[in-house]
Amino acid sequence: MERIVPIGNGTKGAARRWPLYGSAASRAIERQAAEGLPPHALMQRAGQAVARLARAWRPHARRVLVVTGGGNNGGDGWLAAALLQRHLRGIPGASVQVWPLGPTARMPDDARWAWAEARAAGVDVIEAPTPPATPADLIIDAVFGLGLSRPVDGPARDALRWLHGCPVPTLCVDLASGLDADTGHWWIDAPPQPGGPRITLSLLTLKSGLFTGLGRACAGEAIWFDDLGVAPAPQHAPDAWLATPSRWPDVPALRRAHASHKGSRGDVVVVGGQLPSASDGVGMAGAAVLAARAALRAGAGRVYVGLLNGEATLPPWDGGQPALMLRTAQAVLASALPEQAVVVAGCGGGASMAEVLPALLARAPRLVLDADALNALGPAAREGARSPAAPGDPWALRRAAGWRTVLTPHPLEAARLLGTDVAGVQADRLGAARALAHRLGATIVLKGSGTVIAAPDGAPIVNASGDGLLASAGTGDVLAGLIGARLAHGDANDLPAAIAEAVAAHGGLTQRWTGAWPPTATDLLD
Ligand SMILES: NC(=O)C1=CN([C@@H]2O[C@H](COP(=O)(O)OP(=O)(O)OC[C@H]3O[C@@H](n4cnc5c(N)ncnc54)[C@H](OP(=O)(O)O)[C@@H]3O)[C@@H](O)[C@H]2O)[C@@H](O)CC1
Ligand SMILES: Nc1ncnc2c1ncn2[C@@H]1O[C@H](COP(=O)(O)OP(=O)(O)O)[C@@H](O)[C@H]1O
Repeated sequence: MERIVPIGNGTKGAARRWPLYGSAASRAIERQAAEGLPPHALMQRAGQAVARLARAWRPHARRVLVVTGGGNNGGDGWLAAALLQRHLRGIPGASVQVWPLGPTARMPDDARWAWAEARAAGVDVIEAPTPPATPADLIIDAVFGLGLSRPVDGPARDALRWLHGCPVPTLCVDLASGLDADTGHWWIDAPPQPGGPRITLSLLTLKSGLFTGLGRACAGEAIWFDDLGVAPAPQHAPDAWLATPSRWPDVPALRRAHASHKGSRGDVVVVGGQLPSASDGVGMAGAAVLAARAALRAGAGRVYVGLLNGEATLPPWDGGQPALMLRTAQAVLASALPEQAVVVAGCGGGASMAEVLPALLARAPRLVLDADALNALGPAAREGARSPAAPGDPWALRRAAGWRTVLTPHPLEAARLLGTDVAGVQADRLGAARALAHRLGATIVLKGSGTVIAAPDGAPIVNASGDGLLASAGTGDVLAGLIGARLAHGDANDLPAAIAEAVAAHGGLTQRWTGAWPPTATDLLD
């Protein structure tokens, strides 16, 4: 058994590249494993793992409540109840209660066997918890796991709402009940608001839905994994990969590179940051400066900022980071920077972005498109889906030239590009990122909890670092700058993997934050 998140020094196998599977692949792996094992062996291992983690997490818990569903997730719960009952037997005040939510009459074979084990062990089966409000020292949530793929309503929904809001420490078996294993979609109408501490133990496989969408919000403070002694065969291709903790930017390697100079670290130019002198009077130069500062902080050799509509009011320098080279976007376009540097376009670009975007698409072999560059794409990106491509289609030209295009949309920007809404994107983030990657022949970084990095080929990568502290204005600009710096460093043959390093490093910025106040985007770069 290993802790997967939070990622920390003590995490065993932290540098492993974990495969993630959806429900179909998990079931195929389960079927194949079960064929080579004695009856009920997998469920026995699953129940043992649950009971072991329960005891390790809450060693002093005396009153345990196990809430079970009518499938094999419930079966895991029944067996854990049996094992905990045996462990606690004879201890004054100890009790193990099971609250079955699903009908026990129609349980699958494995679960029926586990139910019989629990009854033989003498667990107390209850109809519903009775007040007072804290019915136990520990709850085990074994209602739904892989088997949930439709909305929950009626009494089951009411019970799950109670379960999620309960202040008692809760161990979720496989998945928090209500969460979709494939997508991280939440199948209960009210949003998840866990009332007390909780952790999740994923069994047999790590499910993609644990790490993106509402997965992390529901899973609790830690996600553990027990493979039940099963190694998936090679024919079971992962649906996604969990990003490994980032070692980038590799400061010791930069230190060792005695023969290097600023040119060998690569150049980044940020084009964006509309100044208030624009015709609509909207100024967002700070966003471009943030991206540029992030690129410089991450070790890019030289960083330029091309500000939009800056003829009248271009500031002479950035007082916080004077090493940045400020100029107008027009001056950038008049130079060879679009061809030679990594171009990060769009941060704070406003409506003016549309004026420079065609030139950047046509000229920049390494292009990161963020924020207003994405908004300016809209219909042009949909054109990119056309087959055969229209003459002069910049997307077709970029693909033919083998140029690198990275798009970093948040869910609303992705929804605009896909012609859907935020709920549609969030309901299947892996699918949305893959769809955009295929359409444009580009690498997509779909931001949010569990950022998804998807290329036209291969399984997407899901980032596990970062947390709610990143949900503040400007952190996306910081990410765009970090991706720019990562691409400028070279050695990015595996583009999605290189981008995943930058995304993981970005999330890591909050993990090292110890301040009593939440950080601003600028604080993250200190
Ligand atoms: N077999 C083994 O050895 C191993 C099994 N493992 C464990 O098995 C889990 C998968 O078990 P599973 O396939 O039985 O699915 P599960 O999550 O229990 O859900 C099915 C139940 O939920 C019900 N239900 C569904 N939706 C509903 C809704 N909206 N509203 C109401 N009810 C709804 C559904 O009812 P029905 O649709 O039939 O009416 C059925 O009763 C997996 O996550 C892992 O924990 C692992 O430990 C490995 C070893
Ligand atoms: N809960 C979270 N966990 C991990 N990353 C998060 C979380 N919330 C926000 N982020 C990250 O913060 C950044 C926000 O970017 P974005 O929405 O573009 O903001 P802005 O445009 O203001 O810079 C993204 O990189 C996103 O992935």
